[in-house]
Amino acid sequence: MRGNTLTPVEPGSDEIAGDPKAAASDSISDAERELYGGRLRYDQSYVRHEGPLTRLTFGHMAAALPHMVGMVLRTGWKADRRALMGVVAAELGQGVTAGWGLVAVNGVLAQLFADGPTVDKLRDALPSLIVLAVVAVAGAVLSAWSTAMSGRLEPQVERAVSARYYRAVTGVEVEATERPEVQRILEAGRFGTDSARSMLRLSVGVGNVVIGMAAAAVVLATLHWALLPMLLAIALPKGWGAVRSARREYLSRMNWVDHRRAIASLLAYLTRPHAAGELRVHAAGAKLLSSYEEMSRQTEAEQRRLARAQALTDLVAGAFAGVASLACYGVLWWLLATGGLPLAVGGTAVIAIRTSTARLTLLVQQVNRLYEELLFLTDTEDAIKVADENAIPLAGRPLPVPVREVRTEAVSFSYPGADGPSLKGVSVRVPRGKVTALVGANGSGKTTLTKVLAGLLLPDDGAVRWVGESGERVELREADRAQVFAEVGLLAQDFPRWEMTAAANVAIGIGDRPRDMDRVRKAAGEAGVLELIEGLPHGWDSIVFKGYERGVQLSGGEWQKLGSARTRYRQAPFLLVDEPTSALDPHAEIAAFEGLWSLAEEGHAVVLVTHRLAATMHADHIYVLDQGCVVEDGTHEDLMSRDGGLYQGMFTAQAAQYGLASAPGGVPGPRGAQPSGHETAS
Ligand SMILES: Nc1ncnc2c1ncn2[C@@H]1O[C@H](COP(=O)(O)OP(=O)(O)OP(=O)(O)O)[C@@H](O)[C@H]1O
Repeated sequence: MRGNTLTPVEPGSDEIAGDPKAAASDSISDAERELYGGRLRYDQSYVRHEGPLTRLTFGHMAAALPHMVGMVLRTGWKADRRALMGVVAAELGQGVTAGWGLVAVNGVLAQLFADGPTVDKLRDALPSLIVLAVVAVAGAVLSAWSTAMSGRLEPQVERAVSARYYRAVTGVEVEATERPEVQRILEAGRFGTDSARSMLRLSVGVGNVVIGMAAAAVVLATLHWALLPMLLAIALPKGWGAVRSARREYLSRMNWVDHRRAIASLLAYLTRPHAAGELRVHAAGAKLLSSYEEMSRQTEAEQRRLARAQALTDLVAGAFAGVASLACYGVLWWLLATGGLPLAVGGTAVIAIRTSTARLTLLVQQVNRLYEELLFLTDTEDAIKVADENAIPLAGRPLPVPVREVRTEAVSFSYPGADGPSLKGVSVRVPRGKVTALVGANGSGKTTLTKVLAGLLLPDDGAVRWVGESGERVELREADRAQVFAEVGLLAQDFPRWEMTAAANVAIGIGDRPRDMDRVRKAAGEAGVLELIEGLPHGWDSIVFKGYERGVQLSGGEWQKLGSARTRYRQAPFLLVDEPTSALDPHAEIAAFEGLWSLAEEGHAVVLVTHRLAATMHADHIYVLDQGCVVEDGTHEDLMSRDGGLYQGMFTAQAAQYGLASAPGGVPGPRGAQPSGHETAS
C-alpha cells in the first residue's frame, strides 16, 4: 500500500455546516487508518450540531461580541487598570485627532478654493495647516502611548484568562474528565487562552479604526448628509466577506483539531529520548516521518481549499465594494455638477472617502480576526463554565480527627463510556497501622479501587466512609474533599515524572507549601535515593531530564525511588501505592517493602497493589479482586488454605518459577519484616 494515497469518504458524510466544498479535503489517508484506526477529525456531530455552529450566526456573533469584549476589558481592568485606561484614552484621542485632521483639511481646501490671490489664500490657510501639523504630532504620540500600554496589558490579560481556565480544569472531578463530551469541551477551551490577548489587541485596533471612521462619518455628515450612506455602501460588502472568511477558518480549525494534534505528537516522538531506541532499531522513525508527510499533505490540501474559498469571497466582496465606490463617486460628481456641494467640500469628501476606505480594509482584517478569536475565546469560556459545573465541591463535612480507617461498602463504579462496571459491590477496610494488599489479574479493578479510596472517583453505588476513632463517619460524597486529599499519599503506577530538579520532584509531594530540604533528604534516604542524588554534579539542583544544562538521566528504578521519596515526604496518613517496586532490583525491592511495613508500624495505613505475591505474604489483610469483585480476602495463611482458591493458584504459580511451589512459607519475604506481627483487619 503506498503511503500517500487519499481515499475520499462516503459522499455527503462530512460536509461541514452545509459547505459542500469542505468535503473536498475530507479524505482519509493510509497513515490515519494505520496509526489511528480511522479518520482523524473533530467529532463531526459536535462541529455540525453543537456549540460552535449555533454561535456561528451573524446575530449570535453580534450579540456575543460586546459581551466578550466586555469580559476582556474587565479582565484588563482587574489586571492593570492604569494600562487599560491609558490604552482607551490613547485610542479615543487618536479618533478625535483624526476628526480634527479632516476638519483642518476642509479648512485648508476652503481657503485654497476661495477667490483671491494665491499668497493671500495660503496665508489664510496657515492656521488650518498648523492645526493639521499639531494633529499629526498628537496622533503619533498617542499611537506610541497606546503601543506601550497595550504591550504592558496584553500579557497580563493572557495570564489572567489562562490561569482562570487551568484552575477551573484542574478542579474538575476525575470521573467528569473521562466523559467524552466534557473532555471535548475542556480540550477545545485550551485553544482560546491566548485569544483574550489577541482580542484585546484587536479590540483596541478595531476601536481605533471605528473611532477614526466615526469621526470621518460625523465630518462627512456635517458636510453633506448624502456622503454618509455612501461610506456605508462601501463598508457592507467587506464586512460580509470578513465574517464569512472567519466562519470558514474557525470551522476548519475545529474540524482538524485531532488531525493537527496527531501530527504534532508524531513529530514530538521523533525527538523523545525514551523512543530513541525503537525509532532507530525498529525503524519506527521512518514510519513516523512518512506518516507525518502524508498527513501534512492532507492539511495542505485543506489550506489550499481555504485559500481558494477566501480568494473567491474577497473577489466578490471587492467587486461589490468597487461598485459601491463607483456609485459613491458618481453621486459626488452629480452633487458637484449640480452645485449641491461646494468644490472644497467635494475635495474633503474625496480625502475622507479615500482614508475611510483604507481604514475599512484594515477594519475588515481586524474584525475578521476578532471574530475568529471570539469563537475560540467563547470555547474557553464554555470550558470554564463546564469545568465549574463539574468541579470538585470546595466545601463539605469535615473528616473525623483522626481518621481511623477508610471503608468501601458495596461500591460499584463504571468508567464513562465503558462496556461494563470496573468495580461491582466491593467492600474493603483500610485501617491505620496495617498493610492492606490488593491483588488480582490485570484489569481486575485494583487501580480503580485505589482511586475510589483516594476520593478521586465517586462510586456509582455503595459508600466510601471515613471513620474516626469513636466510630463517627463521613461519606465521601458529602465530605470536604480537600480534607480527604490531605489524608492521602499516592504513588501511582504511572506517577508523574516532572521535568524539574530532583528536589522539586520530591518537594512537589506537598504542593505549594514551603519546601523543607532536611525532610526532602530524609524522605530520599528512606526511599534509597539520597546517595545517588547527592552524588550528582549539581546534587538536588540537577534537572532529572536530559537536555537541560544541569540535566541528568535517571533509570526506571531510580525514578521509582524518587517517586517513593515524594510520597514519603508527603507524610499522609493513608498511603496508596500501586506497583511501587516494578522497576527495582531485588535488594531495592526488599528494602522498599520493608519501608512500607515500617510506615504501617508508625501508624500509616498502607494500601499495596502488587503482583509480587512474596510481598503480600506479610500484609495484614489481602483482598483478591477478579473482574471488579472481591472474590477472596484474609491473611496469606487464610487464603493459602483455600484449595483451588484464586490467590493460592496465583501464589503457587509465582512460587513455582523459583522452584518453591511446595513450600509457600519458604518464599523469601522482606528482610526484617514481621510475618505475623500485624492483626488481621477483617
Ligand atoms: N480510564 C478508564 N476508562 C475506561 N475504562 C477503564 C479506565 N481505566 C481502567 N479501565 C478499565 O477498568 C478495568 C479495571 O482497570 P484497573 O486499571 O483498575 O485494573 P488493575 O487491576 O489495576 O489492572 P493492572 O493489574 O493491569 O494494573 C479494566 O477493564 C480497564 O480496562
